[in-house]
Amino acid sequence: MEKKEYDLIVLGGGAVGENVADRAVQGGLTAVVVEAELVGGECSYWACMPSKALLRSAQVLRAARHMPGAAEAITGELDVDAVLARRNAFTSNWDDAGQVGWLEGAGIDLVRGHGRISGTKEVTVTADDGTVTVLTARHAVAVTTGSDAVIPPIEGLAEARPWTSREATSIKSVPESLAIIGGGVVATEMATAFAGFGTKVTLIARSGLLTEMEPFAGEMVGASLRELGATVLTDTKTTKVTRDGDTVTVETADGGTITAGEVIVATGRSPRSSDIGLETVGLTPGAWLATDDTLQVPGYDWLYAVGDVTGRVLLTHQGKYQARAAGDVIAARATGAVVSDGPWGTHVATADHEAVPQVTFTDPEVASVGLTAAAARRAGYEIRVVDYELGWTAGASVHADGYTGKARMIVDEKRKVVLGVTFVGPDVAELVQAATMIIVGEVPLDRLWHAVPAYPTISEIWLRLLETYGRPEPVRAK
Ligand SMILES: Cc1cc2nc3c(=O)[nH]c(=O)nc-3n(C[C@H](O)[C@H](O)[C@H](O)COP(=O)(O)OP(=O)(O)OC[C@H]3O[C@@H](n4cnc5c(N)ncnc54)[C@H](O)[C@@H]3O)c2cc1C
Ligand SMILES: NC(=O)c1ccc[n+]([C@@H]2O[C@H](COP(=O)([O-])OP(=O)(O)OC[C@H]3O[C@@H](n4cnc5c(N)ncnc54)[C@H](O)[C@@H]3O)[C@@H](O)[C@H]2O)c1
Repeated sequence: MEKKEYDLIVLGGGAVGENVADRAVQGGLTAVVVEAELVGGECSYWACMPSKALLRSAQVLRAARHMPGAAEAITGELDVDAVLARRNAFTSNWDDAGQVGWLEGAGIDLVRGHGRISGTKEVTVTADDGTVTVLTARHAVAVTTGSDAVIPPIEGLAEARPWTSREATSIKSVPESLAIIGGGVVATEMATAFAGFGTKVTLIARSGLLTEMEPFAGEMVGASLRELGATVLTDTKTTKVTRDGDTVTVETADGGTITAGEVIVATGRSPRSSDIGLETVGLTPGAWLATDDTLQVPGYDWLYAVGDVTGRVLLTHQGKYQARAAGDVIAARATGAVVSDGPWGTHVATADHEAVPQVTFTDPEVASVGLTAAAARRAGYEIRVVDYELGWTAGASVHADGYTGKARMIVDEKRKVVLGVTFVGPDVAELVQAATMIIVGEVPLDRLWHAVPAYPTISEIWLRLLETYGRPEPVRAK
């Protein structure tokens, strides 16, 4: 058994863990990352990157098919093997040598194996070959173990060997038919990707699609999935799943039966915290690890949790944002530097609460940030909802013939600032950062009139939203 001591132990080497360690090292600490699988985690190998690579080629082809001049030049069909080869390049063929090299370059040590907290400031790592390493932290342990796909207790589902997002994003060939249980981000993105490959897709959602977003997002994505040839069943409860050889049968509460080659279960995530030794320090295994806004676990001045495992926001960019705050505050507290933990300070993840951007890479894309109308009302804001058709901007009409899209802006009527924005339409992903800046910066609406969008870009939507809201009358000086 080997023993080692570091200022910081990071348990889990996904995107979030890497960033916690990096910031702490930049702040003058020593750090080690413990990783059981691949350095880089879910996002690099089984989530964000491979899923976007699977989606992109068919999206480009569809856009070209709708563009006179380009459409005439298309002479063939989607080359699925080429798409899979490009996906393989994005995942480095599931080899983490590049990310290991990055850790080395950043001055971060790596211990491979399954880590478990074994007491205050202590993590015991068991490698695949049984080698045990006991790590002691001088200052902090950060838990960044991520999340797993949930397999809900639907009769027969677990036995039917369903695909989760892991199998779906790492496919080696494309199934002829596919059932997808779920109506959230993974379900709609995977339905779009596989429909693009020509797979016969049936999506089974127990309520609507993308129900956490503005209602028109799920409606537009559902309509477009149907146009892509998918069957979209909403308000449909899955009651039983059976596998017979190469066929999976999904039964629904309304008496329906769907048969397919494979079934994807995309019904949310659970924290990877059931086997990380939480019980040794009085915490509950299997639960989300609650934190304060500096990502510290309340009651434990040495323990931090960051990224998916906290359940705060299950997105890579937001986890990395938390990681920057956590790594910096661990270093600041360890070295006695000034700690800035008030709202929007250096060492807090304030944006997690009401300023989270997200892009769902369906076709149309859904790009949103901040609060929806429903969430703003729930939070007690007095709001005004401003809607505008994206297709009515000159930029959109040049971008694609028949461009269809919607934008919604939620205004806080008391402060006259923007609380939330949702765009649904082709290629709206890049619009969301401007909205994020406006929300985080709390830019007053009357000042926004001076942020002139270039003509003819889709960003002219900002001017149209402001015009729809109305320009405030100048107040006469007394
Ligand atoms: C299909 C899909 C697509 C997605 N697409 C996007 C997207 O486009 N954009 C976006 O922002 N987010 C996306 N997400 C969400 C994103 O993948 C997660 O938010 C992100 O990966 C979380 O990062 P993390 O570092 O917290 O966890 P992870 O990436 O899961 O990393 C945790 C690491 O800890 C390791 N680990 C766990 N337990 C132990 C242990 N006991 N000992 C040692 N190591 C351990 C794991 O092996 C893993 O490497 C997607 C998710 C899915 C499922
Ligand atoms: N582009 C992106 O940013 C992106 C892409 C994929 C995933 N993600 C992240 O990954 C996380 C996981 O995505 P997800 O789609 O699995 O979760 P989700 O929370 O977005 O959606 C879960 C879906 O499953 C349904 N569901 C839950 N329990 C069910 C049950 N017992 N039976 C039937 N349906 C059930 C819900 O109604 C919902 O439609 C999300 O939080 C998301 O933020 C992000």
